[in-house]
Amino acid sequence: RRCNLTACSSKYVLSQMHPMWQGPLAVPGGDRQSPIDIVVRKSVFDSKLKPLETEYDPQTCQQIWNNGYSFLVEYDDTTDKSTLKGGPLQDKFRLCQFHFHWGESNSWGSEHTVDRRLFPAELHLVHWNSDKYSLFEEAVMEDNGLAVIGVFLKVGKRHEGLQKLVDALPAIRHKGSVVDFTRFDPGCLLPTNTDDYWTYHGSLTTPPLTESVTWIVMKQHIEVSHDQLAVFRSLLFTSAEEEVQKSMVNNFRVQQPLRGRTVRSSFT
Ligand SMILES: CCc1c(F)c(F)c(S(N)(=O)=O)c(F)c1F
Ligand SMILES: [Zn+2]
Repeated sequence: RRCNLTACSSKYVLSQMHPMWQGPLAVPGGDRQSPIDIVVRKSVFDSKLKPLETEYDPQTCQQIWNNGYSFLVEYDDTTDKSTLKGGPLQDKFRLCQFHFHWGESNSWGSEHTVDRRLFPAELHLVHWNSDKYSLFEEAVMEDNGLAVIGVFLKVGKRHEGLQKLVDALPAIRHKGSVVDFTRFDPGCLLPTNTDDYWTYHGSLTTPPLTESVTWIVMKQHIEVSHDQLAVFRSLLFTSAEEEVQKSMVNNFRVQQPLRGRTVRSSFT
């Protein structure tokens, strides 16, 4: 089903939501939507941008589950044990989950692009502002509520740290499946260089698409093997009860208009 385009006022922008997501057609405000294409030569170097400071405690890792459009690894965010600060951020942010977006082939799958270059997949580490809010649900509604680190994945050598996660996927093939998943350090999924990144103000890329995200997109990608990525594609959008099983692929949103925003870079 294609999203039927309706006339929209300047206040609303139609988001070309992927047909599978029954999310809202138009998003209130809609002038800072994500993902975007990062045009490198139009990004502006900002010397005030600091290095990222991540402190992740593997003991806060709790479970891995299939929510019907990606798989999420969830962390205990009731204390400041796994945190992100520095970079473009003024406050301290708590890690609540990470997940991925990927394609049906290695030719596409990422949400952000760099000079229109697509990657086969993209990792998102989702954090919320625990200096200003007490729950993720509160923070997700506020301008400076969330900070998401985006890391591009390329197909190459096998990622040893990712394998523990890949091995858990067959147990959560269907929508709604949850299994315990502990002692996983998400820091092992970050590239070696976390000083070089682009940052801009955007939104969730899935419903409710709220415009509450400070995006931090890493310049350096990580490598995973073809076989590891193939296991992502063995997941299903559908629950065990549904007759027709649909493989979980192409769970990305299309790039959104920049609407005059500036993308800053922490490097020249
Ligand atoms: C509502 C939970 C949630 C997501 F499902 C999600 F996909 C993203 S995303 N792709 O923008 O990183 C979030 F930031 C997020 F907070
Ligand atoms: Zn995401």
